[in-house]
Amino acid sequence: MTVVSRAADAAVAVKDPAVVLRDVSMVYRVRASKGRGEKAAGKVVEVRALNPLSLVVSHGESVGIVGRNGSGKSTLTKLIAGSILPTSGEVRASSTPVLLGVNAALVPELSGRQNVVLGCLAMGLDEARINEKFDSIVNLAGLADSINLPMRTYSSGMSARLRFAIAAAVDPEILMIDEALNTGDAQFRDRTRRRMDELRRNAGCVFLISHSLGTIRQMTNRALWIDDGDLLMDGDPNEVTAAYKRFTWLLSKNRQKDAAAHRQSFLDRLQTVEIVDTSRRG
Ligand SMILES: Nc1ncnc2c1ncn2[C@@H]1O[C@H](COP(=O)(O)OP(=O)(O)OP(=O)(O)O)[C@@H](O)[C@H]1O
Repeated sequence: MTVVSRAADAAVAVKDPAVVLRDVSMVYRVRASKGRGEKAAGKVVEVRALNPLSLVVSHGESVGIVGRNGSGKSTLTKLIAGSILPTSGEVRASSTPVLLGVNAALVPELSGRQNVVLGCLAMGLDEARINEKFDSIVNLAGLADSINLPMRTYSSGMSARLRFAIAAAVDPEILMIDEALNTGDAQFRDRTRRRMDELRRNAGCVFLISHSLGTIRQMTNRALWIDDGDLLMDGDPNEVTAAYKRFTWLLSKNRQKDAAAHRQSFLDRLQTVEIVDTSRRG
């Protein structure tokens, strides 16, 4: 697929993109729970999580996603991963993305070793490949000493490291990481960055959601700032994290008006992108 992304007058052709979102939006529909005297109880309430956005991500890119709680970051990654369907628009990916979240299912009662095998099987590796990859997974996770202990004895950082190491082992073309790296120590972050660079060099692409702006700056080469369902910025991680940091600082100082003006200035600056899939034309 060749995609042409048009911002204003400039047309940029992206050959063989990894992920394309065209006018994608998400509105959750939830039934409000019954509470005494509440008018909305039992009614279906709409939660607008993501306003329409278009985005093209190429192979070899590592994209950080920042934003306040509830801004729509997880919704965006779930849409890309295909675990939820958009209310409108279209999501296309060059292969099935591997979504690595803090809640990725591993079994607490089983040992780290057994969880490595289970996790790898779940991601489609056969026994021979698991044996081949086993040592590198344990080394990447830095868990050689505790790999035979039940996972319930692991700290949250140790579990997060194991989840990352398992997900990265399948050489996913598109890897999506939701917060999992924040609990890692400096050594782990170093190994993680090397592994993410390897994945990118092998023409994979990585999405990383993190509340740690340092992690975003260190680990990504493009960043998105999402706020209240709006994409506000898409660009250099240093610039994006600086703008976001200023926004949260203004909010923390109760300078709501300045924060709103700061937010609006980025919304105004963002160009509308039109995405055209030229391979679909006759
Ligand atoms: N399954 C769901 N049903 C209803 N509303 C949802 C659901 N998931 C998310 N939302 C709502 O959508 C909005 C965006 O949520 P989302 O989880 O994408 O934000 P986030 O930026 O990932 O937040 P956080 O940083 O807290 O993880 C929020 O208002 C949230 O309450």
